Amino acid sequence: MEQLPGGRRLRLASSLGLGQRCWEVTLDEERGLLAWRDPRPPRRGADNCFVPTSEIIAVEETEQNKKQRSTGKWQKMAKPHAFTVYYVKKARNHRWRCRDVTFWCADEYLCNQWIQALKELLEMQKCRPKQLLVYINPYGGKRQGKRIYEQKVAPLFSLASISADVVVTEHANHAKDNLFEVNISKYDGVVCVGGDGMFSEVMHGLIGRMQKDSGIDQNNPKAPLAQCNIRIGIIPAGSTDCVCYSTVGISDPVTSALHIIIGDCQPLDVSSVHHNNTFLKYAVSLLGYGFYGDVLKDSEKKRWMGPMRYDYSGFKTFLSHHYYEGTISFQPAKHTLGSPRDKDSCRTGCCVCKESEQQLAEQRKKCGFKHEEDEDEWKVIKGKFLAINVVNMSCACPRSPKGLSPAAHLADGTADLILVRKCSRFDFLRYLVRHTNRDDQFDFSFVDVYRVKSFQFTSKLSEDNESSVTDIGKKRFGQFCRDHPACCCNIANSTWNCDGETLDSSAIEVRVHCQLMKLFARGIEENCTDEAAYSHSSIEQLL
Ligand SMILES: Nc1ncnc2c1ncn2[C@@H]1O[C@H](COP(=O)(O)OP(=O)(O)OP(=O)(O)O)[C@@H](O)[C@H]1O
Repeated sequence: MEQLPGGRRLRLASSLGLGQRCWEVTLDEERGLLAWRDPRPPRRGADNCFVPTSEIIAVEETEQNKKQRSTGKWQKMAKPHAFTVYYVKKARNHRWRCRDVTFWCADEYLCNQWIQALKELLEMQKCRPKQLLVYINPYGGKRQGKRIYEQKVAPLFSLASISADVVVTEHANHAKDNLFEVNISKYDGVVCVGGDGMFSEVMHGLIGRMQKDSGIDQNNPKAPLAQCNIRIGIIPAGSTDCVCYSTVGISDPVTSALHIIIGDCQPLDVSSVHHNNTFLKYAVSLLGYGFYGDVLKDSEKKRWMGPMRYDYSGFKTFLSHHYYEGTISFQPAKHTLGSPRDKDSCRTGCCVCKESEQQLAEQRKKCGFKHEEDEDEWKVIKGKFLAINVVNMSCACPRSPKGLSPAAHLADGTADLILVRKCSRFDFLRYLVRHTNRDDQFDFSFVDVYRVKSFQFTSKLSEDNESSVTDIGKKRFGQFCRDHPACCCNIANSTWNCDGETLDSSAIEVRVHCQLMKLFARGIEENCTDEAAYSHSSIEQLL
């Protein structure tokens, strides 16, 4: 072990071969960095590089014969010894790739010393999973789930010495039911290969299992839920991969696999949805009534169209221009520092999420969970709405990279309630278009947005007494109007779109549970030019 001028410990420093030249290679344990530098006087564009040890995927001894055959570079050396380091290379737009670099030297002992030191450092990363349970939906998205896992993900898991028990689902709810039966303590994480629907299924299985094991009744809307500490990894392979996109910054199976391998952890808020003391569902992305509910309901009938069905149903629903009457009650979130109109978004290591979670924990310590629920004020809004959206995260996707609520936080114990009141078709179109450009989608007189911690909705129809004769008339009328897309009068009820699944009830009660679960992700990183960050001038300070 070498000592650096500042008293810093350097685990190893050697001159090793890389390609056809000798490089100064150092392993700085304290800073957690592996660096390699060309010792010749610095030239512009010289390839000086470093990799955080937390982003090293694996280290392997390299067979010299194999390399000799393929490159012929080592022919001059009688008996070279070599090792290969596989690491995360960050490319543009949050895309990660696995890259490798092979160092060689004549001294076998030195080579082994390097391999051992690097392996010891990897062993010390306790957050990395060793045993995973993987569920693959073979029918999600373009039906590529199995191929994506086998060709892109499994080889990386095996490189990182992760063993996986793989279940290819045979029917809907297979993964969810299975999660209630398996010996979950045996696994360091659960991975789902599919879209948002598949993620939702796995999440329901895990959260449900956790509540069952802790003796918590999910039907009680006020019960504090048991946190789910086993992380979920999402390998995107669906038609909609919004949860993956909003928590990683890209829908890319290799990037997601690498986040799983290095053991990233992103806490996530979850909303519970109840009706009349009956548990309906959990939601992590969108709860949408009106426009997004109607799009989903219509698209369900057109599954045969594949991912195209959302475009078709979206257009059709836009033309129908239905609005819905109802009453919304909500408790504003007072514990959080953020607001939905903030210019800053939730990013890796978000301090708004951290501080909000601490505030909530302190409040609960002081006053107790029940007090907080009962005492906080409720605001009530009645009106006619084209869309009511409650989002726990930005809901970004490739088509709308900033999402439905760009400043929503992943783990601050709140949801953003977006109310789009009755307006003209043209105004609604302007609102929708703003999701795809830089303009503020909340800057309209007919749009209101609130940051809330709980929320209730009752449609006018149920308020007016579900059993009355007039209701039956309205229901019929509603059906009539649904069949006439050009008619923009209000129909009886819309349907709630809960993370891409329909809910049976329009009257719902929603509560946000702060950081109820965890993902193998790190939130969206600030978009720096990562390649630059990993090379050139900054290396000078490190060596
Ligand atoms: N083997 C299976 N057969 C049929 N359905 C399944 C199977 N496995 C999972 N499912 C269900 O398929 C639904 C959709 O899956 P997934 O999200 O992976 O695909 P998707 O194409 O993105 O669908 P969506 O856009 O509706 O979310 C999920 O709700 C899941 O419960």
